[in-house]
Amino acid sequence: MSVQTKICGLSTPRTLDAAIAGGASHVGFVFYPSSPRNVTFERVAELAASVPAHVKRVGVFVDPCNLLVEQAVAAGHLDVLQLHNTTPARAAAIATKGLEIWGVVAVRTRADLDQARRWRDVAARILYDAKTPENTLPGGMGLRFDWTLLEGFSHDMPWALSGGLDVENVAESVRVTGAPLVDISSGVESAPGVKDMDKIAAFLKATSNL
Ligand SMILES: O=C(O)c1ccccc1NCC(=O)[C@H](O)[C@H](O)COP(=O)(O)O
Repeated sequence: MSVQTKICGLSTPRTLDAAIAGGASHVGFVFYPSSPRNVTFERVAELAASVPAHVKRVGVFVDPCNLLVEQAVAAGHLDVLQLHNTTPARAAAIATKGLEIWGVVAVRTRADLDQARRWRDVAARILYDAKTPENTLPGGMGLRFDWTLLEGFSHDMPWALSGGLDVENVAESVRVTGAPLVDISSGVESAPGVKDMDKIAAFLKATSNL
């Protein structure tokens, strides 16, 4: 089976269209005001309306309150909640019927991978992302972790790989880790928060061959 791809941090119709046309399986919208990729409810409603049913809409949150989740789900017709800096217990409390939860495990060392087990009863998928420095965004920083930590790792639930991926390194990342789904944000940008349609197309072409 080919590798699925999530293009994250989309905020304009043209770049969203590039992701869909290129074959993305998932598109991500960030609901976090400190992010250069943050989208308003009005903007996500406009974007979500042009996403076909076979492409899943992922809302990206950082330890969100119930109201933010409710409003984002309603505006963006979200299929998936991707939860950064959120405990599994909190995720269980905000889980909305019918929505997939992705638990984010921030990785720097082998010991960090043990966090995945805590998500077993709550999440449909684990997203392994690079651990970012304190007082920075918890994602979308273009940082990668040591992929060999996942080499031969026994996954007991669906998962995805994220952090510092780009058109040059994605094939190697999949070769090393065996990732079934890859997630990218800054690697398809020309500046923080500015998605580049050509880079999106090139990345999706690269993943379509894996
Ligand atoms: O992208 C953001 O600005 C962001 C802000 C706060 C929490 C998460 C965020 N992004 C999460 C993602 O899903 C990114 O795709 C992932 O971290 C990979 O980013 P990158 O290393 O830039 O490809």
